[in-house]
Amino acid sequence: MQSIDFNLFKFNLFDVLDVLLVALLIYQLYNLIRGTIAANIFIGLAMVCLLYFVVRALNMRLLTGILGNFMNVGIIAVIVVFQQEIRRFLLLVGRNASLQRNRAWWRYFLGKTDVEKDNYKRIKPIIDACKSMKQTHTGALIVFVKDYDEQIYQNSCEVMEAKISKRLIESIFQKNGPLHDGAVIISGNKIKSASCILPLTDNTDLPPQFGLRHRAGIGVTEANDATAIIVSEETGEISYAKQGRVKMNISFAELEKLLNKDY
Ligand SMILES: Nc1ncnc2c1ncn2[C@@H]1O[C@H](COP(=O)(O)OP(=O)(O)OP(=O)(O)O)[C@@H](O)[C@H]1O
Repeated sequence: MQSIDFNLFKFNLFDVLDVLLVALLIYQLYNLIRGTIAANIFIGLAMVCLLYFVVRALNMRLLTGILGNFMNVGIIAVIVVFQQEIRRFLLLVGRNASLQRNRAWWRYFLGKTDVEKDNYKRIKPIIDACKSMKQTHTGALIVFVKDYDEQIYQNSCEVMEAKISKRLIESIFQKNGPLHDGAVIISGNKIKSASCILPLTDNTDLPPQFGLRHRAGIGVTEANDATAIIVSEETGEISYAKQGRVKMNISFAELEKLLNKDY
């Protein structure tokens, strides 16, 4: 009888750490692609891998050869197909490293409540503008970016560099105003630009009532470290997009919480 190799079951602290880190990585990747079109592509790729191992085990040489060639270029295919998700993942890692440090410092110097109070001052005019646009059914798309990349937004936007105020946001989105089409980009304490044309999401699982405004709001958060508020012209409903996913018909209390966390 064959003996069992008990060396297999020996593991040290670093093995445990290794497994935990891989689990964390997989969880983060899952969070990034959950509910997006990338999740379906991921399942497709996993099925092809599984099929490859099955046909190889069954010694089906022709299929093994074909799928084997596919597997050889697999890593390049994965990078090409998931370039947006990889970009978002790296942004997330980078942002968390710097943001956590910043928050910790600010809390240390100012105290938690002061930081939150200060943030509320920035958020209030935006929430007030949304309340008023909801009532009047004024369509709006407000995007928040952590790092404003001029090159991305310069070509398709009107540069503003203006102080955030309720009346300014409302007047930008006034239906007859020259800047009402497109999105407003906010970064830091400034309205950086208005009338921006953004990339549309190609997610096919969105509600049918979502038109171009919603698709642009979701699209910009797929490829960038950005979040977006969408006010529907048709219904007045407020939606909030982050990482390619959208929360529909949120309340103002919820909006305040989300902005406090993300902006
Ligand atoms: N690529 C884009 N980037 C930014 N804004 C866009 C883009 N495409 C369309 N928009 C904005 O969306 C408006 C059209 O919205 P549409 O009615 O298609 O959207 P919707 O998602 O159905 O929203 P609503 O509920 O407000 O009607 C345009 O007037 C323009 O302001």
